[in-house]
Amino acid sequence: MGFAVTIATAQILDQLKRVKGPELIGNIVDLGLVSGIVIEGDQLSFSITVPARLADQLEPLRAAAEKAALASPGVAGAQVTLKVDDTEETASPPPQPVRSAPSVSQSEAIPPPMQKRAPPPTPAPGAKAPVPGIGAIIAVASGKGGVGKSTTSVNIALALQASGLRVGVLDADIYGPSMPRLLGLSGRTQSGENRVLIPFEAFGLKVMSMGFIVEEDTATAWRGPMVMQALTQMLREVAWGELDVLIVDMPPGTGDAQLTLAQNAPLAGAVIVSTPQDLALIDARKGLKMFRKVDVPILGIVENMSYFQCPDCGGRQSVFGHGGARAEAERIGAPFLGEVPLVMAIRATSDGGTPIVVSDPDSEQARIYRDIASAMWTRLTEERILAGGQG
Ligand SMILES: Nc1ncnc2c1ncn2[C@@H]1O[C@H](COP(=O)(O)OP(=O)(O)OP(=O)(O)O)[C@@H](O)[C@H]1O
Repeated sequence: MGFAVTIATAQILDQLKRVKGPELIGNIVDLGLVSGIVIEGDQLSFSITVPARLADQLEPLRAAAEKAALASPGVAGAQVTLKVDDTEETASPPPQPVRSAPSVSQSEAIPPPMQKRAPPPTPAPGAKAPVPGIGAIIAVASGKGGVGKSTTSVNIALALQASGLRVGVLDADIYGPSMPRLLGLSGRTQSGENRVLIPFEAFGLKVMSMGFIVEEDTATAWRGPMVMQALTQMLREVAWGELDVLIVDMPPGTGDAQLTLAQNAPLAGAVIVSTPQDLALIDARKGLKMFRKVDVPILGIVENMSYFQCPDCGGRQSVFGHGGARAEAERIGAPFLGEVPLVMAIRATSDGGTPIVVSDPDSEQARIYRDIASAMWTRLTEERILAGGQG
């Protein structure tokens, strides 16, 4: 028995080495944080010692350790507890007050930029370098146009912002920028010191869009290298200040421009928006493949226009079929982040420049966007904790 347990423990520790430490340095095993391993049959329990000041933010770490433990051969159940280390020096900052959106981490909880993942096929030199001051860059993409990618991007951004994070939005849709309309902004961007562009601000978000740089239609004749140059400038030569997260509203589709962008921006993850129709889902699958090819983690799939909600009776109708994106997410092992109904209020508020998360924060739809943002953020945190786990 003793021999068998020793082998099992070694395998478990091997799995747990994939889990990064609370401050994303080293792993929980080598840092000596795992203790009290008990194996009873196929059930496992152990503790992870964590600093008191971070204790209330480390549920994703606990969950990641549980997931890793369950991947060990023969383990059917795992109970992992966080043990608070009270011996930590008192100079540490006190715990931050809890703000809204329960499982969305607070700005102070944002881990430092993710360790570099395996390099994509041919990134431009220096292209993947982190953008100073920005904690995480997340792409919101769709396989085809018109599925509500921009509407989803802006409402997710506002939901993250409402949870206390510092958020920016980069409208990377060179040919059809939507952010000026969605956020009720107009005008041209100004250059500050060293020709750095000054972002616009709306509802507390920092915003940059091609719509602030050139006249509509000017960019339509642009080809690959010019588009990439403009996008690089909008990403790196903007006075973003300190941001916890930058949401990039990608151009629709999965062509060369999208691939180059996915390959040439230091993305921490991608969210795919799809409607439930088969055709949209086929295109969404192409989007998923594209990000996987360049090693950008998929944070999840959102089904937009999932069902029609009757404004009078509240009844639901599945106009385009329903649940296809969830099934697709399950099929490929990507998280499913949520379903957004087809609701007149979403269209009207977006087109009116006051997205629903800010214009009607108590609505059911605003709650849905907050839940999606929260699930996405939790997934990002887990992804960072497990990052580099294969190596
Ligand atoms: N859940 C929804 N309910 C009602 N209308 C919606 C919903 N989502 C998006 N829309 C509307 O659908 C239209 C297209 O949405 P949006 O511009 O966000 O799509 P997109 O995928 O970004 O499009 P493009 O490919 O042009 O960039 C807009 O008029 C928007 O207001």
